[in-house]
Amino acid sequence: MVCFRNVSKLYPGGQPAVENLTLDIDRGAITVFVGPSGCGKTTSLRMINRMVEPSAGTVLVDGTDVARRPAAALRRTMGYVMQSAGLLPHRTVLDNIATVPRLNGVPKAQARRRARELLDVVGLSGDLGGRYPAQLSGGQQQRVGVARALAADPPILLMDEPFSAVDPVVRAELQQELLRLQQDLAKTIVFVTHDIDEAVVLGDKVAVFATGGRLAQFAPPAEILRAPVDDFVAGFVGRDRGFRALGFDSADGLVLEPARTAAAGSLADAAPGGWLLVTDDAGRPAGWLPPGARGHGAVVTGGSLFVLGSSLRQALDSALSSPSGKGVAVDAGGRVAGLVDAGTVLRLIRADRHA
Ligand SMILES: Nc1ncnc2c1ncn2[C@@H]1O[C@H](COP(=O)(O)OP(=O)(O)OP(=O)(O)O)[C@@H](O)[C@H]1O
Repeated sequence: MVCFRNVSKLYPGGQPAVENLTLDIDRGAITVFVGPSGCGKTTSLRMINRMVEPSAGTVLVDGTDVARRPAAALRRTMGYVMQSAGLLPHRTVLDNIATVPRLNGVPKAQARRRARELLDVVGLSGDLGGRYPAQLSGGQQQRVGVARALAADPPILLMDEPFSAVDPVVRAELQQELLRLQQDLAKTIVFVTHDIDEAVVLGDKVAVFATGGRLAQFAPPAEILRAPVDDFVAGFVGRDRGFRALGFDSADGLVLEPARTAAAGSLADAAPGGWLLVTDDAGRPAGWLPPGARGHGAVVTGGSLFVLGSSLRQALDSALSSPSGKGVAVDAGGRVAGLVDAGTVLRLIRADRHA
């Protein structure tokens, strides 16, 4: 879909911003460009829509050299989302979203109707449509930015650090929202970030750029975590990469232990013994009663939950973070499904490695 062929970029009087980049971006997938500041990620992204022209080499979209297509027409086939959302301050949210369809000749009423639908798609209430960008939070502005980029239904979305100006909680929400959207839309997305964790969460494939505009590694995120090609990538990926790589391992083979549970209302009568898992009326975990303790006041909470069907990372984390030493597995409805032992997880990892 998008191919870089021996592409270099040298800005006047500078070091190479991008050096001999050859890369194929898969259709319908999220490709993340990641790397330290100044390594040529934005320059590479902008060569796709001709905001920057290469000094050498070719960028192809669907087999056609982008240099042979008029820049304005090319850009209308690609949504573009940037860090500051880039909304027009004197236009309402709806009119911001409708901008490109209007440029493409879509009648006003129709463009606004579509803009209203898109607000819903990106998880915003329709009431916000009449507001101006300054009347929105940073996270809401970014969602409007995504809606605007989707408005003309372009096959390609270019996203340049779109979530880096918002706080970590909103950022994680926006990431999950993008993944959810992508399941329905299957756009070809090129996403720039300097955050390796964001790259690993979002990318079907991750391109790690090194200083000097050199592509150091291009691979699925699990491979980047497990097998960084050199010291630069290993250093950039950072600590805990072995643990983080477990996020890509299925926990389906994990055998759960049965949980000894007691409903929160019956704690006064609970039989003493080992740790007792306390549940609410719906069977959801509510905390642990330590051995020998009695009554509600003694319940300790904490510990992450392992949702069935998720990864070995979540399974191991639930065990390691649990007050009792046993992680709590829950079904999709949040009800207790069993307990997870760290040793069991490690044995499964070992067995998988030797399989
Ligand atoms: N318009 C320009 N004129 C001259 N040099 C530029 C221009 N734009 C970028 N550069 C230089 O090219 C190099 C790559 O910049 P680029 O913005 O592509 O990097 P980046 O990886 O996206 O960085 P960041 O994460 O900081 O945004 C940098 O050294 C930068 O200073």
